[in-house]
Amino acid sequence: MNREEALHVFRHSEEIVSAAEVNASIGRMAQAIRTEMSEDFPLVLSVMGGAAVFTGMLLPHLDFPLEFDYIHLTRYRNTTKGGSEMQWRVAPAESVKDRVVLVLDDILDEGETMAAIRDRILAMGAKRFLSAVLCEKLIQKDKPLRPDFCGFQVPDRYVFGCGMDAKGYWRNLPTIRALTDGA
Ligand SMILES: O=P(O)(O)OC[C@H]1O[C@H](OP(=O)(O)OP(=O)(O)O)[C@H](O)[C@@H]1O
Ligand code: HPA
Repeated sequence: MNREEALHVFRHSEEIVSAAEVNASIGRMAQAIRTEMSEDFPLVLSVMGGAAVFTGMLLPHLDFPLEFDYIHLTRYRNTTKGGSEMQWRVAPAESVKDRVVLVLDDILDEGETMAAIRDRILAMGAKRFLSAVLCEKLIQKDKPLRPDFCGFQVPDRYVFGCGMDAKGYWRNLPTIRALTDGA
């Protein structure tokens, strides 16, 4: 990884969602989450590292009692194709038992990552599982689950920014961009 490669990736991409649209969608999602679970004292789990930006933007809107923690698993590493092998780096803590659990992630693409998280959390005895993603990718394939809360949908292209990386770069962007040819 190096700076030149990061700039090459950026040059071969285009903005598809503005920072203002990202902010507005997170505000709307927070309202829906509040309506659904503000009485539940949920355990909110952020999926590192992609959900870091989304989590930081959403949590201050969730102005009701909750507990926060994180988990970490990865399937894409720094590539643009998901591998079948899911690697858990930080598994959910035992405290998920009997809790309403809300999992935050940046993107639901094929849904394999969120399905693996759901299965593990329910197997550990959670009372209820819900997911919130900043965006969902519209793809032709059937998905093992759909998100309970979603900021916006993105086309079937490799997207990055707002926590999502392209080849390991640009998680720090306030906008969402999509790779174009030649990246
Ligand atoms: O719906 P899916 O097709 O399973 O893909 C979605 C997952 O892929 C990305 O994670 P990645 O494995 O790239 O790890 P990262 O969060 O460290 O980027 C993203 O953050 C989601 O967790
Ligand atoms: O389009 C994507 N961009 C970034 N990370 C991802 N993880 C799955 N799909 C994507």
